[in-house]
Parts: sequence; C-alpha cells; structure tokens
Amino acid sequence: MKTTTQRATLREFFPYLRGHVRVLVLVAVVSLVSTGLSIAQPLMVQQLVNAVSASEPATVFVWFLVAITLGGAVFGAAQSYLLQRTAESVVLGVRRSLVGQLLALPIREFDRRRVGDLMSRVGSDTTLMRSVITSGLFEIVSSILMFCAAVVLMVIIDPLLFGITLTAVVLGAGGVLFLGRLIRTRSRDVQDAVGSMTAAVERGLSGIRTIKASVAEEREAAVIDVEATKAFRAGIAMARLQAAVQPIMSICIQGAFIVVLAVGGIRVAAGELQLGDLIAFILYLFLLVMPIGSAMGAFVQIQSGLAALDRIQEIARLAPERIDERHLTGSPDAVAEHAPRITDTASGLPDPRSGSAIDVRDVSFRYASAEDDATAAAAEGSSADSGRGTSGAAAANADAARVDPSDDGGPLVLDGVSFTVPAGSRTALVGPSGAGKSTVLALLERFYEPTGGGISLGGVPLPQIARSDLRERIGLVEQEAPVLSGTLADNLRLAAPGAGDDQLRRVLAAVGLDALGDRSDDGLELNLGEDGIRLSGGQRQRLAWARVILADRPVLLMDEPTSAVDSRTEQLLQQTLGEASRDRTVVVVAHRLSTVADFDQIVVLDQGRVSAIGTHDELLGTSELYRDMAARQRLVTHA
Ligand SMILES: Nc1ncnc2c1ncn2[C@@H]1O[C@H](COP(=O)(O)OP(=O)(O)OP(=O)(O)O)[C@@H](O)[C@H]1O
Repeated sequence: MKTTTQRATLREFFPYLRGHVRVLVLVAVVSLVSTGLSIAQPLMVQQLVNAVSASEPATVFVWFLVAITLGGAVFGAAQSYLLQRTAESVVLGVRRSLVGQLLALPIREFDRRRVGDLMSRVGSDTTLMRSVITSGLFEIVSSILMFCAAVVLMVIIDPLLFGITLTAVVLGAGGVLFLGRLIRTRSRDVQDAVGSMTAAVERGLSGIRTIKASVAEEREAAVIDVEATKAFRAGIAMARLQAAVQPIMSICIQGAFIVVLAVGGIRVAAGELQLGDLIAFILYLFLLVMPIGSAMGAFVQIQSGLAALDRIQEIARLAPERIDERHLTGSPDAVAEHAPRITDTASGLPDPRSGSAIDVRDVSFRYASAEDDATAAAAEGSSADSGRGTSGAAAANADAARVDPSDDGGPLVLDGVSFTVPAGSRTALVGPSGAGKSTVLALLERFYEPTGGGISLGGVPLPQIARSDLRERIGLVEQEAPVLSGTLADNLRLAAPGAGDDQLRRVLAAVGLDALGDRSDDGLELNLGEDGIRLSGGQRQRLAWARVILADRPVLLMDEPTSAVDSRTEQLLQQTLGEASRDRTVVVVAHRLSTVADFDQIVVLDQGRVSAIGTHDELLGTSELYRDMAARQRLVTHA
C-alpha cells in the first residue's frame, strides 16, 4: 500500500552505519590500497614497454607488476568480505528495529495495513538495502578515487587524447543520470508490487481451509496471479531502464576507445608520442571505464536501495504505541486528586485486588475511515519532514490525526455508553451482533482511544495509566482465541513467562485440557502447529482461558469465551470462572444468555448505545430487547 511519497535520501542511510564505523574505516583503507595498486599497474606497464623499446633492463618492472597484481587481488578479496559482513550486520540491525517497531505499532495500523506487505518490508526491502553498502556506497567511493587518479594520469600522458575521452564520458554520464530518477521510481513500484503480491499470498495461505472448502483455489490463484503479473510488469519496466544504462555508457566509451586508438596511432607514427605512453593511456582508459561501469551499476543499486529505504522508513516513522506513557493532563486539581492514588503502588495503580472498579462514562467511538487513513498518512509525511524517527511532537500529531473526536470519519460505533463495573463483580455485555460489545473491550485494553467520554480503572482515568501497567492488570480472552505457532508451553507462558511446569499442568486441568498435554510424549512441548492448526476450536478457546488464568490478572475481559465448547466443557469453564472471579473484576461479552444469567449485572448494548442495565431477572421485566433475546434462546417461553 502506498501511503506516502516521502523519498529517503542517502543521508538518511548513514545512521544505520553508525555502529560499524571502525570496520568501515578498515574497508576504506583496504579499498584505498587496492585502488592504488590498480592505478600503479599501467604505470608499471608503461615503464616496462618503454624500457623494452629502449633495450634497457626490465626485469624489476616485471616483478613489480606481478606483486601489484597479486596484492590487488588479495586486498580486493578482503574488501569484498568485510563489506558483505558489515552489510549483513546493518541488515540485522534494520530488521531488529523494524520488527520492534512493527510489534509496537498501535492496533489501528494493523487495521489499515496488510500483514503480507509488512512482512515483505522486513524481508525483501531490507535485503535490497544491503546492496547499497556492498555494491553501492563503496563501489562509488572507490570508483571515484580510481576515476580521479586515472583522469590525472591521462591528462599528464596526453591532454588531447584525454579531451576526446572526456567528451564521451560526459555524454554517457548525462544520459545515465537522467535515467537515475526513473530507476528509483520504478524500483519503488517493483517493491510495492512485491509487497502486494506477498499480501495476496498471505491472504490465500492464511485462509486456506476456507478457500479449499469453497473450491476457490483457482479463483484465489487468479487473484495472486494478478498481483504477481503486476510485480512482473514492474520488474520488466525496471529491467528496460537498467538495460538502457549499460549500452549508453558502452557506446560512448567504445567510441572514445576507437578515436583514441586512431589518433594515438597517428601520433605514435609521427613520433609525437611513445608507444608505452599510448599503451598506458589505453590501460587508464580501461581503468576509467571499469569504475564508470561499476559506478553505474552501483548507482542503480543505490536507487533501488533508497526506494527500499523509503518503504522501511515509512514504517519507522509511524508513531508507536507508547506503552509506558501516561498523560497527566487536566486541571492541577484533577491531577492532584489522582496523583496520590497513582503513586500508591510501585506500578502506579491502586491495589489491584481492592480498587479495580471499571467506570465507562459517556464513551463514544468510531473506527478510522479510509479518509482518516489518508489524513494519517499525510501526518506521517509531515512528521517525517520535521526530522527522522518518531519525535514526540510528530507522534502526538499523528495520534491526534486519528482520534480527533470532531472528525466525521467512520460511523459512530459507540454513542454515549455509560456503565460501572464494581470491583470484584461480574458484568456481562450482551446485544445483537455489531452492537459494539467487542469494541468496548478493545477500549478497555486501550487498543484504541475513545473519541468522546472516558474510562477509568480503580478511579484512575485510563490515559493516566501506562498501557503496560494497564495491560498487566487485564487478562483478555479474545473472540477468535488466537494460538501462536509453537508449543503448548510457549502459548501458556506468553503472559506468565516464569510459570513452572506444575503450574501449567494445573491450569490445563482447570480448563479440561490436561489430556492435550498427555497426548504425546512431548507433553507440554507438544507443537501446536502454525497458528495452532492442530487444535480444535474448543481447545483453542480453552487454551486462551488457561493463558489468562495462569497470568493471574485482577481484571478479566472475555469475548464470547465459551462459544466453541460443548455444554459439558462449558459447565467446567463456568465453574472455573466462578472460582477465578471470586477476587477479580470480570467483564464477559456473551451471546448465550444462559452463561451469564447469574452475573451481578448485564449491560444490553444495541447499535452502540446502552439500551438497558440490570440483572437477568430485572431485564426480563424491563428490557424488551433482552426478553426477545432470551425468548429466542428458549430461556423464557415468550417474548
Ligand atoms: N477494526 C475495525 N475497523 C472498522 N470497523 C470495525 C472494526 N472492528 C469492528 N468494526 C465495526 O464496529 C461495529 C461494532 O463491532 P463489534 O465487533 O464491537 O461488535 P460486537 O457487538 O462485538 O459484534 P459481534 O457480537 O458480532 O462480535 C461493527 O459495525 C463492525 O463492523
């Protein structure tokens, strides 16, 4: 997805080289020596030929020539290895920071970006960046050195022949520079197209069962093929440009070579030039051509690398979710009122067991629309203008661009929602599909910020609680119950890395998954496969339960946590929840009313508004919508 036309410059590449200055200096020294040896070679040949022509002793020149040639090869190899090594380290650094940044991005960024495209930025774009170092920067630097030395020596040997050469080089370079900008644009197109194709493949593979069950393999392959063809076309357009670069230069150089040979031959015949000088001049012409050739190649590589850097920096510039940040905003009185409570405990929150009441006050919310995404992209662009990276102000701007309550972005998903969950109580959110129940849980986790109103936990407004502190107090069972690729133990320890094996087994038993751990010799090390593909829907859900119980958080948010289990397991889970909720604040989104009929309070949401609040019995008397839902689920005989 193209979100900005921001173009990275070579200068922006240098910070990535920061940790590698020493080895780069070494590479520079090695390449200086190797360039020097290459330049000395024609001089030796000149001396050798002129000595032989004058019947003078020439053996010493032969030895020098051999030494120079061997030395050049050794230093060339050393330079190549050191460069590759450095480039790999730089790529590792970029990948690390990119992955860190991806995981730190707020959820809304994942709403508007394609996972496949993000993956391709970590994979193929970083690889392209490597070529900026290996065949890019140093190639150009050593080429310029060699070029300058060759120019000086050619002028000394014969200014007229040099004039001929210079005309050809200027013509060729002009043509290539003109193509440079086009190459950069085409390379960006290629990388964007590869990103789109990866996203299409990711879509196809992640939904492989649905695709097979719908007998849609061919149609899906066609969708991917469209993207692959776009990548092919972009690649061909790029190849056309690349192909044009080489001939432009070689026509000019070959022309220069023929003219130099003809004019030089005439001058040697006329006795105006020594044969050794003409040979040395022609060798320098080669030395001039070689760096020009490799500089042109490097130029193309750098253009491609910079296009990749554009895509990498597009992500690096996004404002990450600041999990440690608190906003102590509002009047000094309000801050003073909250501050003592905030500093009550080391983590800045009231005692989790005693003060975890949730207060949702007049909350409104809308998801960002496509237009909002465009605004956010523009904010990214302007934040990039103000400097590299994620400066606080720029990040705040980007944040503001997405949560402006006055915007007329997507439809209002929540509209003036208010309810209170007393500490240690159980509250259910019920209502028709799309009413906004899961969105309330997402706001409690601060995956998104409300566009109006506010939420507090234990009397502290959520924006005043660092996201990391907040999330360490909340256990979440998601609707989809995602399972990460890896082992049973990996999945369980996600939120409780220090839990021992015995604890894991106990919690598995509590959710009726003990058989899973015993299913194979692997026990807790049982591999659950990609996305937990080896688990049934109900097992995935129970694993999610096991995870939050193990994490032992004072607040539990559960989104339809028993939708995929049989009635016997449901009973077991209800019992587990009963025990777990004794000292916890629990909010459960439920479709099956029977699972929450004994809850302390049920909030009925309808089209983003609270339509009624009460206990099951109260609601049967007061809420038509609730009565209707209960009747449909045969909890009451008539609506
Ligand atoms: N990430 C998102 N981006 C844009 N719109 C969204 C997003 N997530 C949900 N919505 C929209 O917000 C509305 C409320 O969704 P939500 O998932 O909160 O409803 P729900 O009551 O939990 O529904 P269900 O019972 O079907 O799970 C729906 O219209 C949905 O299409």
